[in-house]
Amino acid sequence: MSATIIDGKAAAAALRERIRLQTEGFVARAGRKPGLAVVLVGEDPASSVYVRSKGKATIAAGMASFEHKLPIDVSQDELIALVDSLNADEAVDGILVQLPLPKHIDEQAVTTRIDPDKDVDGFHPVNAGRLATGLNGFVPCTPYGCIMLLKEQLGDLTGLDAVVIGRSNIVGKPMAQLLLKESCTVTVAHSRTRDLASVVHRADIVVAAVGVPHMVKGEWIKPGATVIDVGINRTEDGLVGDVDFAGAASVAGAITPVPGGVGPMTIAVLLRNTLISAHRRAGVAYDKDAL
Ligand SMILES: Nc1nc2c(c(=O)[nH]1)N[C@@H](CN(C=O)c1ccc(C(=O)N[C@@H](CCC(=O)O)C(=O)O)cc1)CN2
Repeated sequence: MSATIIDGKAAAAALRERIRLQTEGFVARAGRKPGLAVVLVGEDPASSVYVRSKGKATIAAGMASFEHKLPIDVSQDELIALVDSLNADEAVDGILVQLPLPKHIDEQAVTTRIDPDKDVDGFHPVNAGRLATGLNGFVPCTPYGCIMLLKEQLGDLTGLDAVVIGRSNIVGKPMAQLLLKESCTVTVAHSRTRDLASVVHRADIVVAAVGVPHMVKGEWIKPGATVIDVGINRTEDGLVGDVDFAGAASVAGAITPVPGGVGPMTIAVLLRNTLISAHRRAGVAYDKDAL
């Protein structure tokens, strides 16, 4: 194994500490805590763990956490009524509805109901549009976490060839936009891409977000490339990513592990977005460079 293993846990802990310090400053100036409301529908074990972790991290950062747990059979109208009340609640700076939602609820109807200026997940079409056009909005947490790890590892990304595998609205597309913003040459590959191996082999940066265990093979990776594995797949062998880690680590320059890579950044960036929202809503300036 020759690659540097990118430590997402350490990067997330460092970001959370910077957030905690800026939160102290916000509380002193605004006279209130930034508030994050998280909505969980049902009792999916993984979602329950993530929501619990978000609540703990919010409180540890010095923010107010509002948890709303709804039964699995809650109606879409009831869920939307809760979102409306959170939109109107002055103590709430950020709203997040944990995904996935049960099949009888239309995810888009719910995420588009969230006030775009409280949409700390960055899933609302208004925020997707802001990202695509270079306006200030909220950027989805996982892709932003990937960019932070890449910049920490590589510094300036200008001119690098980047391949994003996956075209979802919540990871693949925003990831491609963020890489473009960093002046990378970006290719978005997907299930219909021809000769994926050779597309990946050209890339200085590979971001895998397909949800298929070990799909990206070590021999596809260009020697020295940086590999970011967004996959979190629960298999008989435990939690694995979308990349064949052992194979890729023997040729890559740097690679994120699963677990302990991108995952921990997701919650840290959620706190970052909440803190930014609180500053914007209170009209208080913040230190962009520390976040
Ligand atoms: N509304 C949202 N729903 C979901 C999001 C999201 O960003 N917003 N992302 C995922 C789940 N997620 C946060 O919600 C999340 C996933 C993974 C991790 C993480 O730290 N993973 C660890 C492994 C933990 C484990 O054992 O499962 C790691 O990779 O090291 C944090 C948050 C879907 N839903």
